[in-house]
Amino acid sequence: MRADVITIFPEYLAPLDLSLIGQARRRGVLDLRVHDLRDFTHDRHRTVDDTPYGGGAGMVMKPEPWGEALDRLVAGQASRPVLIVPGPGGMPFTQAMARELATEDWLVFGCGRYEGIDERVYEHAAHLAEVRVVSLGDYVLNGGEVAVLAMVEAIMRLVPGVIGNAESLVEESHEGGLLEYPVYTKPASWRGLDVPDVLLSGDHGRIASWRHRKRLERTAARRPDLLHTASAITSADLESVP
Ligand SMILES: COc1cccc(COC(=O)c2cn[nH]c2)c1
Repeated sequence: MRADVITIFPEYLAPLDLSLIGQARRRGVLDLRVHDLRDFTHDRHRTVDDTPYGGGAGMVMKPEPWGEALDRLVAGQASRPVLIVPGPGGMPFTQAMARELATEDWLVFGCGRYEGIDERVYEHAAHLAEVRVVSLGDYVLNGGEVAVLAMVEAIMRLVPGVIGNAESLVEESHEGGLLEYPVYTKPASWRGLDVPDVLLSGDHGRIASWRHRKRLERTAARRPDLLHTASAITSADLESVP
């Protein structure tokens, strides 16, 4: 998997040198490159933004640096990447999207700042890449870098060979559309709180159905919106939760 990140704050992406992602980069499983958008400016102040046409507060990212960055990275290449631009107005980023993006050969992440990127950049980029504006949630960050860190982690941990223990990816939140069940480890009793007996029973059938039940209850309590689309439940399950 190759991934490029275009940003005016390359140092914001330094955490991608750490832990499993960092190891995967050093092992060559992940070819992740960070680019400073200001390297694609030519004025003394390395300007990347300007005032918005039509007035209004704040600044807009100029199209020229983005155009040059995308031309340098993508134009003339044999393959065509998916360009992902995190933004409050994007499509929701979900585990399903992470799984789908983990199968792509090449991702380019564009980190917006200020009030956004000149719209013509998205239009131009559509000739070079599949463009997706993606939202992490209904809130506003100062820029896309934090969102890219989250998306890179969510995607790259699903890329074969990046994370050691593949089966740990199977049972987790949002697999099958349900939230994860509660987990416990030693000691069996802690400050008067005991691990549920079923988990100490060794009866794997009972444990599996207890865990499924807990996922249902937790999803019904915290994310009822997921219940009707979850693939992991039956109509009997739906009847059984409040
Ligand atoms: C594309 O232009 C901009 C402008 C400003 C901030 C950002 C960063 O993204 C978010 O704020 C966000 C992402 N998901 N939820 C919120 C991008």
